[in-house]
Amino acid sequence: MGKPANLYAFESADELAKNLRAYVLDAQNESLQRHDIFRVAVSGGSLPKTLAKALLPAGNGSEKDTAKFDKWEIFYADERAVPLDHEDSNHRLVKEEWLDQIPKEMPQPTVFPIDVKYLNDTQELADQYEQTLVKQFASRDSVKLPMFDLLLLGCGPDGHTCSLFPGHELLRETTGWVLPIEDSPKPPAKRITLSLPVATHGIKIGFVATGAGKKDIMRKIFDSEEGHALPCGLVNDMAQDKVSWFTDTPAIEGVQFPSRRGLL
Ligand SMILES: O=C(O)[C@H](O)[C@@H](O)[C@H](O)[C@H](O)COP(=O)(O)O
Repeated sequence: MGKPANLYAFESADELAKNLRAYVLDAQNESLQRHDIFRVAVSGGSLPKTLAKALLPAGNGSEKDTAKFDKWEIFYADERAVPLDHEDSNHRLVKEEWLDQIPKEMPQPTVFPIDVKYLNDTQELADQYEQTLVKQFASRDSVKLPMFDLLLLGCGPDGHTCSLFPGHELLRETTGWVLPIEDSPKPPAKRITLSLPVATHGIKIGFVATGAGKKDIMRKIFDSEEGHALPCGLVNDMAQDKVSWFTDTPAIEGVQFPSRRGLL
């Protein structure tokens, strides 16, 4: 057995944002050294707003503390099968809450939204997004699984992450990279999602889960047997200490699993 996931808890949204910034920019700097590019997968929910709070401030001007967005390639960990300007679109959310606020004079990231030509065929929508990954991560023949430099994920109150829901057959997928789902228990029903093997293959995986509304599911994920079968628990078990959870005090109330305060 390797080392377990890291669980960090912060007293305030400001503290969380400061630490998340350090974590993301460290991942960025390591990736740029490794291959001069930073490939990130992001989810929807409250995450884009938190990323804006963490990454939009100019920082202290040092090389280490600078977001080099022109080197970023941003993909979606999951996306709803809706137009890009639809209220349910994760791309719209990420753009409006975060990316559109990067000052125009700053270098901009490259973003890979879904191809809306295929909205009526969820399988094709997933296949096309997989092809986007194939192109960006070299050919499928030479790469068994795409390795994101960082995945930034949320955790639903039922323990879902990406659009991988508890007990869903998609959790058994072993080879596909991007999967269609047409019966998401949380609307909208039609979506695409990274598979569990891709979600757990990243170099680093960061979850953000805040607020008292998360405490029951956090206890289940970290302190119960059944938590290991939940999608978030599976990511923890499969990716172990590559996983770091950024939470606040209300979200981990009553959690026994050892958590640490502060990261810097
Ligand atoms: O598509 C979805 O179902 C949501 O985007 C979802 O996956 C979200 O990331 C989590 O429910 C966490 O939500 P919060 O970030 O709001 O806690």
